[in-house]
Amino acid sequence: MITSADILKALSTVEDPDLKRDLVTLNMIKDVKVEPKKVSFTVVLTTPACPLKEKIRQDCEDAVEKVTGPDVDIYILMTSSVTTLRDNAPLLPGVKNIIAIASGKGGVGKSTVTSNLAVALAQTGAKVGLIDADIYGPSIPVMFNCEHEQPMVKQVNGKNIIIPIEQYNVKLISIGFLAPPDSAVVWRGPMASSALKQFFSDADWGELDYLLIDLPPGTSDIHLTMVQTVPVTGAVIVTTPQKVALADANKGMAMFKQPQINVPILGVVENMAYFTPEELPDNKYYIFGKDGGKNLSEKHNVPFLGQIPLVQSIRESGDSGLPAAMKEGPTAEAFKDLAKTLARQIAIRNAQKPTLVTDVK
Ligand SMILES: Nc1ncnc2c1ncn2[C@@H]1O[C@H](COP(=O)(O)OP(=O)(O)OP(=O)(O)O)[C@@H](O)[C@H]1O
Repeated sequence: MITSADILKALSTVEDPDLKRDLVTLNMIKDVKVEPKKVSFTVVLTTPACPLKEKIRQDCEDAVEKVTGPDVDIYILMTSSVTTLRDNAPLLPGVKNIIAIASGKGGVGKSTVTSNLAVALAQTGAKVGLIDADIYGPSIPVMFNCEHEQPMVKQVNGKNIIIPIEQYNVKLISIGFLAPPDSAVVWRGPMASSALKQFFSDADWGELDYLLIDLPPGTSDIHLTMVQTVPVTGAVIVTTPQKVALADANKGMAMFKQPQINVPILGVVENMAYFTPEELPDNKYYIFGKDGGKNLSEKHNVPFLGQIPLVQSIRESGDSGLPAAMKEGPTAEAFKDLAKTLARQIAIRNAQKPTLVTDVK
């Protein structure tokens, strides 16, 4: 007679190819049921759009069939729960992963990449939040077509709590909401830092799989405030391929490695990697140089997350407030692939620490 223990033993031979450990050790197998002529169980993947889903399912079926033989039906339910390392976070207890999006230079497309990553992650079924902390040019409200909106405030135990605006299934708060769009507010370091702290402590984020933070370009007080206020899962570096941008991206990466910051780098995104005319997508013109971001990631031995081409429609989508990832075609696909690769790197990162938590309540 086959038991649940036999099934778990069989599944402990199946490895998650990314996380390099077996599914039972990773706590990914739930609800094992053994009935006459039927075995069922659930596999809880670590990202909603796991590219290895089909392979893992097949490996599970093969492993279990070796124990049961061919006459037993095997039912496998594939679900997902984004992992976290934060089992004891006093601020933002419902937020599983905080991801900083940074660049060395301004204008390399950091906000464009952040907004598209946010909607592409949300499209996979993940719960996503976005804080626009770019004091020099808070462009997220325009990119999400909500620049004239104001987040509501509610009172909880006598405290004012900001309710993030929700657009395209992303909850967002921007430092731009604190000043009228046409005003020339000069954010002093302490003012900006206290605004960011408020976005963490006095906002109703609820449960999120990923909270993205669009940082100002370069290095600033904001970066320090962020790491001193919340545990950051990792940073994504956005760069364009030319030498002057790479030199600054290099500095940005060095900053995250400093002992007082110490945030792991999840990878590099190469934006404006090549120019492509919309009507001739196979024509690629490397106007800013080729593979600069890729080479940078190799130099620092961090993952390369992907290339985004320079395409007119990406700029138009940003200006019109409907991120390119929400449309169809190769440009949207590039952002969707980027989001999947990032989610995968976050899962890999989380699996490297022993205290993996699969659910936060
Ligand atoms: N891949 C791309 N193709 C076409 N246009 C792009 C692309 N990436 C960004 N842009 C455009 O370049 C401009 C600058 O982008 P964005 O505001 O995202 O940069 P940034 O790095 O966030 O700037 P900063 O942080 O200095 O405010 C925007 O008009 C945006 O639409």
